[in-house]
Amino acid sequence: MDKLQIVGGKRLNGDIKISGAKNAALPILCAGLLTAGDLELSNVPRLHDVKTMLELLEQTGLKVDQDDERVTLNGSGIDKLEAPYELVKTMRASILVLGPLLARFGEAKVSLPGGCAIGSRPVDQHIMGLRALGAEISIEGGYIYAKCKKLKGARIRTEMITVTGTENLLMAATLAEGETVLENAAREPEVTDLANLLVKMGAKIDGIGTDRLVIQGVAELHGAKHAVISDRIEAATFLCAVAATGGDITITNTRTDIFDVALDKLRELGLHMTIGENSIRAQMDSRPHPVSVRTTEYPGFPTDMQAQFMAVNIIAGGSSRVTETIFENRFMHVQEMNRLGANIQTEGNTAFIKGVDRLVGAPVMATDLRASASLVIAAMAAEGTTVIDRIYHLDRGYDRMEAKLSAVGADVIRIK
Ligand SMILES: CC(=O)N[C@H]1[C@@H](OP(=O)(O)OP(=O)(O)OC[C@H]2O[C@@H](n3ccc(=O)[nH]c3=O)[C@H](O)[C@@H]2O)O[C@H](CO)[C@@H](O)[C@@H]1O
Ligand SMILES: C=C(OP(=O)(O)O)C(=O)O
Repeated sequence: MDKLQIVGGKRLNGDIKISGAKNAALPILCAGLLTAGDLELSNVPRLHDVKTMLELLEQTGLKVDQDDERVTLNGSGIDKLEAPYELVKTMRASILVLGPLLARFGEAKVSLPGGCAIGSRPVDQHIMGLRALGAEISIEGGYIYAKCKKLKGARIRTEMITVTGTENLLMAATLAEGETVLENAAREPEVTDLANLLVKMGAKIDGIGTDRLVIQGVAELHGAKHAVISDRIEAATFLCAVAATGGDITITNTRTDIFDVALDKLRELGLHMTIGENSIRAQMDSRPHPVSVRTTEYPGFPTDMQAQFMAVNIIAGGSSRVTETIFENRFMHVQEMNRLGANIQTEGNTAFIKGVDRLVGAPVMATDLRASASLVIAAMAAEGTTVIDRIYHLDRGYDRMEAKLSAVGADVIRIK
């Protein structure tokens, strides 16, 4: 199992190119199931999750041509309407094949994803919505069996805001008969990116970017070209890294209009930022100020940035609190940070942090994707050497993070 070895105390200097967003690329790849035409995608990040998704799609009969960050999909030969447990268990986003397969072929068998390190993460709202569109769904032997003659438009209001739930139902509704209204829809930029692609494919969607999506079903969708939106979570991770280590970096190939409250919070930490059209220059010369955050759905503070901000707060000059409202168990990084000398106590869904003067490197374990990223940041701010075990979590969602960090002066190596 690969590990990362990090020697802390190095300032970061230079440019980092941000990759395409994992959370946009995964649903967008699934949209390839909706058409017999070619879907030509660019800015697709080189991630383990993308590899898993392409494997999953290929075993349905979808044709995949990949050339680095360009992927072309062709769904004219799909003949296996199934997502097996072996692939789904490694990546929850596999559930996103359910809506498209059902809408286009009237049938799908998809393994239930199960929980993961950050929470139980049920998919009851995906199932509720597809049933409202007329699907017959049963669950047996750990699999969701779904079938329908033709999906029919409906008004659907999910009980909570769900990102992949919105995406699954949106994709399904594009090929349903008549009008579907999705209320309480997720407004994350990655949902918007998927919706924009679907429109290029011939879908009729109103209210993109709002919490009420109105879809007029069409008989079929055609191929399209699309560049995946830049990864705001990856960008914020590097901005947190420089806030923790000090230095002067410029992140490129980024979008600056989709950062919700994160940029304000980074400024509060003391990060000086110069915003360009597709870039952000970030300079940090002082100890970070403590910043409290509370995670909520977009445009609020994202749960996927919570751990990375905590990594900066642990060395800040004062106390802060971090409240997690989306997932019930997303503090697995706390104990590992405390092993590095942080002073964090949790009470329910809030972590109380007292900034410390120094962290000292130690062996730690990555437990999930963003927890891993937060440990990389903490390790870069610590004195001495930290070895992070189980970094396969990191590879799921970050495109060669150690290479990008080494190029700007961090001392990070992968140990095989
Ligand atoms: C591939 C992808 O895009 N992943 C993102 C997506 O995950 P994902 O789409 O799985 O997260 P959701 O938005 O669905 O989850 C939000 C909350 O709703 C609950 N819930 C959701 C669906 C459902 O049917 N029933 C239910 O109870 C979940 O357990 C969670 O507590 O959004 C999360 C919240 O921004 C991000 O952290 C993930 O990075
Ligand atoms: C929780 C995340 O991803 P996933 O939904 O793929 O587990 C994440 O990107 O932080």
